[in-house]
Amino acid sequence: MTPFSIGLQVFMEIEPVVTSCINGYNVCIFAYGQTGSGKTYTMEGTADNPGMNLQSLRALYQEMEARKGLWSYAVTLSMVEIYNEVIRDLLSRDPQDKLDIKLNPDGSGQLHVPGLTSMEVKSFRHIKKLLALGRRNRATFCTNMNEHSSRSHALLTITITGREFSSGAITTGKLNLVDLAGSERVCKSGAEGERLKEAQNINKSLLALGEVIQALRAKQSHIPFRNSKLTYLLQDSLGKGNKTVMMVQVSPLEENIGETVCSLNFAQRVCKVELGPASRKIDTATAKAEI
Ligand SMILES: Nc1ncnc2c1ncn2[C@@H]1O[C@H](COP(=O)(O)OP(=O)(O)OP(=O)(O)O)[C@@H](O)[C@H]1O
Repeated sequence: MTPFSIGLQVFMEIEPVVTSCINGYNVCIFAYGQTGSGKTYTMEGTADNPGMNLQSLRALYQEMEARKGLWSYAVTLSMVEIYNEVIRDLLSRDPQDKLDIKLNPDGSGQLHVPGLTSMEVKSFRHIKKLLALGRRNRATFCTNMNEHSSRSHALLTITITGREFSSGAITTGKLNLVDLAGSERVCKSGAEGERLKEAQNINKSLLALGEVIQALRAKQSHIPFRNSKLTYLLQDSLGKGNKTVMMVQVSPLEENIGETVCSLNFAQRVCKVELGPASRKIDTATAKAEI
């Protein structure tokens, strides 16, 4: 079996969830695991073995193409990284700019990130260029900040707005593809100074993610999304009514058995979360008004 077919096989498991965002669902796919276990490899892949990001985008474009005569679609894409609890725009001319999360002033109750670059994407080829720009910006920043790129969370967000020609109905779906920073045991890695601060921030945000999962699992009325930038940013895709898939990467090395058990325990807790029926974001009011 070629590596490509392994990647494709993994993708086929999640493809129906991914493509459902065309129908107006919010979807979140995230890679979780200890440092060096293969999260970036899974999400980004390589030129010969494309990861979940590219496979997802290819599947989305194929599906939209198949519906060409019935629906029209607008696709926008944004890319951010969260490093030491600071959000950075990877598609900006100046990726060093810090961004924040605010309530949308349109009164919808939705969150938004003022100043975040959101690129309208015309084709799959255009997407490949944008992903390359995002990777480049991440790499540049990584060099400036002493090679920390794998110590940040990377979020690729695709928003798809569809309009059905016959009814005028409008759907809005969002796909978040998340490459989490790796968890690490500070005592084992011996991190100090800046590395220690990074590790503490990563562990803090992964802990916040765990707390959100725990609250969702227990069906608590208050879900602590605001405890970290990561969970706050993913609020509209992680909670009730959305579709979430976690992919866990584990190390094959015996010396990492402790971390592997931790990751698998976390996965077991995530498996028990019931988000309830997914809710479709479809606006038929426009359609009725036009009839
Ligand atoms: N399935 C795989 N096949 C071949 N190589 C792999 C595989 N998974 C990971 N690797 C290689 O292992 C190394 C570490 O992988 P990767 O950078 O994806 O880990 P990570 O979990 O993202 O780490 P970090 O948390 O530090 O960002 C890379 O060189 C990657 O190419």
